[in-house]
Amino acid sequence: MIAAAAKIENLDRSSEALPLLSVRSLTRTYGTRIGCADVSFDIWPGEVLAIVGESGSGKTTLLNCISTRLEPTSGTISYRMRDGEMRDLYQLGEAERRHLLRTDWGFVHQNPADGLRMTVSAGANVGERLMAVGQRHYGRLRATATDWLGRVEIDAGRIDDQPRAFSGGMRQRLQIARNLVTAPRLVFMDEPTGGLDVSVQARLLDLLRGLVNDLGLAVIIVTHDLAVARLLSHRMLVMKDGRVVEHGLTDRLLDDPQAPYTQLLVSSILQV
Ligand SMILES: Nc1ncnc2c1ncn2[C@@H]1O[C@H](COP(=O)(O)OP(=O)(O)OP(=O)(O)O)[C@@H](O)[C@H]1O
Repeated sequence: MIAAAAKIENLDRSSEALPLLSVRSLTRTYGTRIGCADVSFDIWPGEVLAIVGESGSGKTTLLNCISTRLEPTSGTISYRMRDGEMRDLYQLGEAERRHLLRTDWGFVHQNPADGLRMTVSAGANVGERLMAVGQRHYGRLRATATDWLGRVEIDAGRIDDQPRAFSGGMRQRLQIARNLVTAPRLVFMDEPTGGLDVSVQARLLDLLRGLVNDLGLAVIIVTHDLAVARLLSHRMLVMKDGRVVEHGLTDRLLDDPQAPYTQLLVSSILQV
């Protein structure tokens, strides 16, 4: 097990260090139903934040609001752009927002088919993101795609195969390569190991942990699996009925949960 305190050592949380993303009083309702309510947190460069909670607790709603896929009902989300300026995400123009989504951010979906183009080759799936940041040279695109396939443990001989010919685990690894090839600063992950066999999950988690550390990525990962949160994240937000019931360093929170709901969640995994 990796201790969160050790993982967070390299993070610059000094007073001069500024957050990459700040969420304040974020609320999203669906009619009279609460999706998420009054959520506030910051995330720093290179930090992994896990959002955990049972089904219906508001994890997906929160992730979709932060990644500008779903408009909040109220509250603000600010992001530090590459020029250092903190901008309100919902005040960005459409072109700026699309540029962020295609270059500075990644989004790893639970179902790889939602994040891949299933009928173009694996190499093109990776190369396409590079073309979005202006790379055009075919030889270089192919060389980078080959390198990235290797990094996610896909045989270079499969570069011309379409992802529909890949296993679930390979598809997920390809989706990760497609997202990371542009060196994003922030990656959203929605249950990235959900729906995979346990042994495939373990291998993918190991790979993800290595890439996140090597690249110094900031990650916001939604999971209902506390073992995934323990392995990958520095900090955790625990949600229930759309609200944050506990927020803190992962190891502290899992070893000494304070909120009754977190105590219940932790004790339920200890019993299996
Ligand atoms: N499109 C929608 N219309 C109405 N209510 C919605 C909609 N999407 C989500 N909700 C409600 O918002 C609340 C939070 O749902 P959300 O999907 O964010 O939870 P979750 O923690 O991601 O659940 P799961 O782990 O099952 O995906 C739930 O009560 C849900 O019924």
